[in-house]
Amino acid sequence: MTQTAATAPLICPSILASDFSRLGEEIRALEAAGADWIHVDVMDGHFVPNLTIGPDVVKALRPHTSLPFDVHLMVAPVDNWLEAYRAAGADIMSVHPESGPHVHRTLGHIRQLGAKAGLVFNPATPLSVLEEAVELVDLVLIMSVNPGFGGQKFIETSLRKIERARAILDRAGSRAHLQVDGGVVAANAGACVAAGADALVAGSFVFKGGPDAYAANIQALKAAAA
Ligand SMILES: O=C(CO)[C@@H](O)[C@H](O)COP(=O)(O)O
Ligand SMILES: [Co+2]
Repeated sequence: MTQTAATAPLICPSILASDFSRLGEEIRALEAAGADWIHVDVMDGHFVPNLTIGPDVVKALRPHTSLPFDVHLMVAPVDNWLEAYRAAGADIMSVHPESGPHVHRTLGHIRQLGAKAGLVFNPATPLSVLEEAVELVDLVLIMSVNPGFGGQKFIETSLRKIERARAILDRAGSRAHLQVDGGVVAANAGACVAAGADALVAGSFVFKGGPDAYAANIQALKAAAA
């Protein structure tokens, strides 16, 4: 098993699981609880069967934290939205290869806008695209559920895919982050990190129990992965 990632993973709570009527407060609570990045799931009702957060909401949330906004764009076509999310305060913008015909150009565009560029792999999307674009990515996101909803069960075969992505990054000498998203809980966080991940997205797990439990939940993920 490859194990070159840092042992203390970045914890990236997905605000999809937050109380949308109190989003600003929720983000402040996550920062106080020790979150590293804020994961923002943008769903367009077309690429995935759900509709969530537009750039105006990201802009409204930006003053509530200094943590990086890690924006997961489940949008197709995505190109025309990049400038708006960047202007709204996105620090990382991650796109799926299926989000447009020219993902190489899209990744370059994200970097031109001054953001970090992420490439996202659905459970059935092969990693061959990463081999062709590895020099353009600052983050690789392995989906461990099919995107569109929070609260789904972790697909166990994702662990082998994390290992294979780690091997591609290491072989290329890439320092890109390797992130996992979907069904991440304390019981599988250690396996994700052992497989090579250095950033964990977690929605349901972080938000369960309400704001008083966020710090313990984040700490449980870190401890499980240590
Ligand atoms: O991108 C997605 C879903 O499409 C994720 O970021 C989920 O929102 C994570 O939620 P949990 O599976 O941790 O509840
Ligand atoms: Co996500």
